[in-house]
Amino acid sequence: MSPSLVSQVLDSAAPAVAAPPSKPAGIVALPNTPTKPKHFGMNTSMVESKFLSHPEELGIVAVGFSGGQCKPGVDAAPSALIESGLLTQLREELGYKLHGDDTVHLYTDLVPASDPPFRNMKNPRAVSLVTKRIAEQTYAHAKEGRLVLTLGGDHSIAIGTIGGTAKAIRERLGRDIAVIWVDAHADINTPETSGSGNIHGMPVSFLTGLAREENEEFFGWLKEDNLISTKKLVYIGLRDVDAGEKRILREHGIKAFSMFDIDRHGIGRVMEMALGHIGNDTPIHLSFDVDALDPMWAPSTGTPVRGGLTLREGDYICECVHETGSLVAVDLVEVNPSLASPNDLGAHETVRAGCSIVRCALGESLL
Ligand SMILES: NC(=[NH2+])NCCC[C@H](N)C(=O)O
Ligand SMILES: [Mn+2]
Ligand SMILES: [Mn+2]
Repeated sequence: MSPSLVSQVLDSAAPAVAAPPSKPAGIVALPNTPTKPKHFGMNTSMVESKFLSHPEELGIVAVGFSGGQCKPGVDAAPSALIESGLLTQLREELGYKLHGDDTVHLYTDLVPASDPPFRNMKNPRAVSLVTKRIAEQTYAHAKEGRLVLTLGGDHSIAIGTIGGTAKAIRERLGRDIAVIWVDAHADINTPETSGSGNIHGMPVSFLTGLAREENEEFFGWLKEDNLISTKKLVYIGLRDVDAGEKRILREHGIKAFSMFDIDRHGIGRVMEMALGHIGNDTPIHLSFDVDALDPMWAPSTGTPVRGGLTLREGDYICECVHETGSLVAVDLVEVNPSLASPNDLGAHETVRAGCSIVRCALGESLL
């Protein structure tokens, strides 16, 4: 990769939460970015944003972090997505002005030398520190009224992305966000119900307060302001849910559309029901795990599960969410370009699918 394309730097200057609004540290505005107004972009659907003060501005958080699970390579996803032209497309074809896109954060300065398991969680200190930093980054963008795009990274990073937007939207608009979690997995294990100890299977339990820990070092930095309600959480695409997770979903009456529901009703009806549950007056954070797609479309991911969404169904979910005008943040996670056998096209296809998902969420229209 050419360093001019993506400068991978240590994240030593992350934006402080209290940074002045005009120019938070570490946020890079591209010089002379041509700004086509988004609503008139040739390829962009014309949707008024309900909750963004700068809907044409996109805050990019590129997270090269893999500590929420055990397979290396998912940290290389942001660079792969950027190299394949994603950010250029967002700028030139969809007309966004990008902020903070010049840096893939590796957070290596935050990873402690020793990080033994705690309450069955693997790499607990690293994941806690990194997600805390990510929360500061998404918070800074969302506080400015920008749409936030986070390129992961494994799904543990959603503790930071959602924790940051939830807080910023509460402060800016006095509203709670809803979360649409598109995934083969529910990622709602508590440290105690998890069989793997991998934190990428637990982010939703921390974000909803179902898992709690006072200690600052182990997600104790998550405060009420960072949390979301189980009533405003909707899953789409589930097909590999652990027994303990099923119990949690049932006990809390969490809205979930599995592949069964998609087969029964079709994706069109499922999206009507999912968005109906959220209501049209609620800011939405979309967290998209690429393993929601069938491995036929996205094979290069750490925990693939057969029987998933077609690429069109995934794109359609994103198009519908964009169409609401309520979108405030998007995550794309779990792309792992290194999980492809040599000289097969898996990694390329997965990156391509990821780019498509992001473009659809950000308003690319077909006609
Ligand atoms: N973000 C993901 N891909 N999560 C997969 C989680 C798999 C399993 N439920 C676990 O807790 O370990
Ligand atoms: Mn998953
Ligand atoms: Mn996931």
